Amino acid sequence: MQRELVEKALAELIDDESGRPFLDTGLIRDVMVNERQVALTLLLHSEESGEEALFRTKLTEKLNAIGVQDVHIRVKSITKQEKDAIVSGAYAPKPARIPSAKQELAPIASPDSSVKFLAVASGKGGVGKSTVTVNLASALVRAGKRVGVIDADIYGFSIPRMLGVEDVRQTDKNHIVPVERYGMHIISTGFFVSEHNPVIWRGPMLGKMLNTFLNEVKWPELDYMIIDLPPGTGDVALDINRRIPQCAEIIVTTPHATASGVATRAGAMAIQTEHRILGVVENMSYYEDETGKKHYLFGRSGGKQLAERLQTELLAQIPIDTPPNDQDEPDFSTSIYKPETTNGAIYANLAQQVIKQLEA
Ligand SMILES: Nc1ncnc2c1ncn2[C@@H]1O[C@H](COP(=O)(O)OP(=O)(O)OP(=O)(O)O)[C@@H](O)[C@H]1O
Repeated sequence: MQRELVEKALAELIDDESGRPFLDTGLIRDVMVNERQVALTLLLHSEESGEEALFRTKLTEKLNAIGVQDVHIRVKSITKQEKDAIVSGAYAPKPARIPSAKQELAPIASPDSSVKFLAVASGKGGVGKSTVTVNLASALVRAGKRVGVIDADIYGFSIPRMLGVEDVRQTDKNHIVPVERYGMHIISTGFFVSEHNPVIWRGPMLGKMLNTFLNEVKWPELDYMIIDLPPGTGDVALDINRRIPQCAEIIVTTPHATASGVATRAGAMAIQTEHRILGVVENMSYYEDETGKKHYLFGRSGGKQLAERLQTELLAQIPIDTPPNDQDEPDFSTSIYKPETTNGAIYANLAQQVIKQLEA
C-alpha cells in the first residue's frame, strides 16, 4: 500500500471546528502504512460516543475505497495542550516518519499489540533518567501491571547495577530470557556489552540489539514496556520511532536551566518524530531538611519551563533523597524507593498518570 495514496484519501476528511483537513491539524496522526494494514491515531474534540462511531466509519470507508481492508484506529480525546497547538498552528505534520513499506514491525511493537511502550528520555546524562525508569517501572508493578524494561542506554547502562543483576544473562535454549527483579522483566544492553568496550563502538551495535530485544527476547505477557534511552537526541530516538511508532515518551530534567534547555532538544525530537510526549518529570527538584524546609539546590522551575516549551504537562517533581534501604533486607536496592516513602508516593502518583494517559 502506498503511503501517498493513503494520505490523499485521509486528506479528504475535514475538521468542522477548524475547517482544515484532519491530517494537517494533527487530529489524525501516527499514520502507519505497511503491506497489510493502515494504523492511525484519531483525536476527538468531544467524548460523545456518536462522534467516535461517525469518524471510525468515515475513516474506514475512505481507506476501504482505496483497497485497504485492515484499518486499525486508536481513538483518544484531545488534551488542552493538543487543542491549543492545533488552534495556534503550532502542530505541523512531519513527513516520512513511518517504517518503509517493506519493513515489518516486531509483533510486540505492532499496532495490534496490547503492550504500551513508553520511552524515558533526557537531554543530558546524570539527571536521573535511569532512576526514573526503574522507579516508574516498579510503581507500575505495584499498581498491578506486568512490566518489561529495556535499558537502551548503551553508553551508560546503569540499570543492571542499580538492580543488582549485572552478571545475569539468562538463556533458554535459543532464546534470551529477561531477568526478573522487583517484579519487572529486564533486558539491558549492559548484558551484552562489556563495560570495557570502547564507547565509540557501542552506538552502531544498538540498532541490532533493539531488533533482537523486540524480536527474539522471550518476553512474558506484558502491559507496559519502559525503555531507558541514551541521553541526547541522537539516532536512537529515530530508531525507536522506526521500530515502535506508537511509543510514547517522558522527558526527565533537573530544575537547572542548562539541563532543562538541553532537554528541550530531546523533546523537540520527540515532537518531530510524532512520539506522544506524556509529560516532563523534574528530578532532584529540592532537598527537604528535617524541619521540612525545602532547599532548591539546582534552581527552580526548569521542569515547568520545559513543559511549557513542549506544550505538555509537568507530571512530577521528585526531591533529592536516597532510598532508605537496609542491605540486609531481601528487597534491598540502592535505587528503588519504597512505597511508604515520599518519593515512593510520588512515583505511585506518576504511575497512575501514565496509566490514565495510556489506558484512556
Ligand atoms: N531524586 C534523587 N535523589 C538522590 N539521588 C538521585 C536522585 N535521582 C537520581 N539520583 C542519583 O543520581 C545519579 C544519576 O542518576 P541516573 O544514573 O539515574 O541518571 P541518568 O540520567 O540515567 O544518567 P546516565 O544517562 O549517565 O546513565 C545516580 O547516582 C542516582 O542514584
